[in-house]
Amino acid sequence: MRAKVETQDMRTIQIYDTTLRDGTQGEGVSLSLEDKLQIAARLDEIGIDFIEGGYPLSNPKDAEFFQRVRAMKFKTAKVCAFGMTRRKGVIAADDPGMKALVESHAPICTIVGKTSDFHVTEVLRVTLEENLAMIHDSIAYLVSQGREVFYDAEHFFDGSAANSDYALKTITTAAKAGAKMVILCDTNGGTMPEQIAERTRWAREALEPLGVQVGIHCHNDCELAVANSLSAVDAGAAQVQGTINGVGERCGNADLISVMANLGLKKKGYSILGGRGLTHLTELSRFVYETANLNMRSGQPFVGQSAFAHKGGMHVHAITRATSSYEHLDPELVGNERRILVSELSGRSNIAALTAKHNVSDDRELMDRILKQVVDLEASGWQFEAAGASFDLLVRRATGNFNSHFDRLKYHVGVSAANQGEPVTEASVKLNIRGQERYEVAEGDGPVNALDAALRKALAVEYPTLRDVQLIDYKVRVVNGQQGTAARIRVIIESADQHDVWGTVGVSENIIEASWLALVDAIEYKLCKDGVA
Ligand SMILES: CC(=O)SCCNC(=O)CCNC(=O)[C@H](O)C(C)(C)COP(=O)(O)OP(=O)(O)OC[C@H]1O[C@@H](n2cnc3c(N)ncnc32)[C@H](O)[C@@H]1OP(=O)(O)O
Ligand SMILES: CC(=O)C(=O)O
Repeated sequence: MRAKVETQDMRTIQIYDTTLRDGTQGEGVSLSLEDKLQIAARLDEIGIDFIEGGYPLSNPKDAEFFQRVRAMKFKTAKVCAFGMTRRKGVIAADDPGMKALVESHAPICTIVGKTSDFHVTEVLRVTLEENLAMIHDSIAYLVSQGREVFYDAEHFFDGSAANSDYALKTITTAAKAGAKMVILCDTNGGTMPEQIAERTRWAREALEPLGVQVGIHCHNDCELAVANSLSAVDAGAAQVQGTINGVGERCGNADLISVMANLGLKKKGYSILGGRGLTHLTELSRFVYETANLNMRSGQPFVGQSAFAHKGGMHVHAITRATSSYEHLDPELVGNERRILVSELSGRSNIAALTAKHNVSDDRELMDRILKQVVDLEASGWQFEAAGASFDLLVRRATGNFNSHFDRLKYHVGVSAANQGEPVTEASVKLNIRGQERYEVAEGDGPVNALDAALRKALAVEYPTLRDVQLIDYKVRVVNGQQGTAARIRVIIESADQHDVWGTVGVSENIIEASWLALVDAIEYKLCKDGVA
């Protein structure tokens, strides 16, 4: 699929990011001040229109964000500070939340107010009239202080289903008080796409005569936040609020990555991000995961590692003829890449695609032999999907292009613990390296760490580039556990140097031996890729 061509009759949709506010309301999501500033800079780089930096009344870190962000020069993004309507019974100018918003110096203040009569009387415990006054006074005060105001109509869809007259009064009050945009919030995330469309149209028609547009803010409790956001856009919403990777309160917010990819590449008639930025979506998604110290979702649409990964033999066969056969768009359009996986579900095409760099893909007999080896090994617990480096070595061995750089003579691993003390792990290895015997001992945090340290100590004199290698991940899984004590252990190790990350696998009934096999492959692969003879 080619990138969409911009035309004059396209409707521009504003993208409003609340990763730094609603995103941090997600369980396990916490960002330092520096993290927030760095994410804000990245959001601006891709062309996001609005960045909600936080809730200045809530905590000193958020208040400081607004002071620090003033020194940053953004290309497109405008910074928004979040707060709620004034408290009951106080005048807006005296309300601590209003003061915090004004002191944030943010050019835009986004304030949340109650739309649902149930929330007004049962949660806030004020009269319906007082809530309308709270909405009016707060917006009018912020406008009088020179701020642009976005009004988040909390529980808009539930509130307008229960009492549409009152819901309408709240949003028209906001519009008349000077709000630039009224954002319809599916706060509990329980609304269906057709209701979102119908209510958005209804609100848009009510606010249009007042010169105010509507936006949409959806939560993902029914796994519909992205679909609901798109549905609202079709019904006339001019702004979509959401977070990068969909982080946020409970099940999260609308994932802006998918919202932007769909609006920018799939749906017709919409323009976002000034027509740029989409090729950086994968990079942005991974940067946010990394900064927030969260695990990536491999199957995340558009930007996940598996979003364009092909495993089934029939799929790979078709992909080699026409990529569109099993891809809805070109991964490069969102900055992602196509991957071919190898496994027991592979056919000759997977092997041919993965061995292309070895220049052996025309050899059908060799392809079949490699495929059989993969299928047999996977039947006994090996797995090559996450161990591309072990597969590469398997191909080198099958094609006669592999000479080991060392041979094991023996290893030993011991763990000792004194009465009250921490256990101490020590490993020793004896290797034959190009005809010379070498024996080394090392301590480590655990058996695998000690074994890795001893192995690399023994090899580093002959192969100094191994000092650059780091073991970055270690996964253990029991396979064919039904065989009781004969259960096998599969170890997957991820290693890295300054340039690459690679995965290796080892399988044995013994966890140390399985780890050894994966460690040896990690080192052999590094030496092969560096061209060490
Ligand atoms: C839908 C959303 O995501 S809205 C954003 C939600 N985000 C957060 O809550 C994170 C940041 N929040 C905070 O740091 C704190 O909750 C604060 C600083 C805002 C308030 O803290 P506290 O004063 O200790 O109040 P607490 O959090 O216990 O309760 C909320 C108070 O705000 C009131 N309130 C809630 N919504 C509104 C509103 N829209 N307008 C005015 N008052 C409101 C409640 O009635 C309650 O006051 P009460 O105890 O006098 O009845
Ligand atoms: C404003 C907001 O975060 C919500 O209603 O979900």
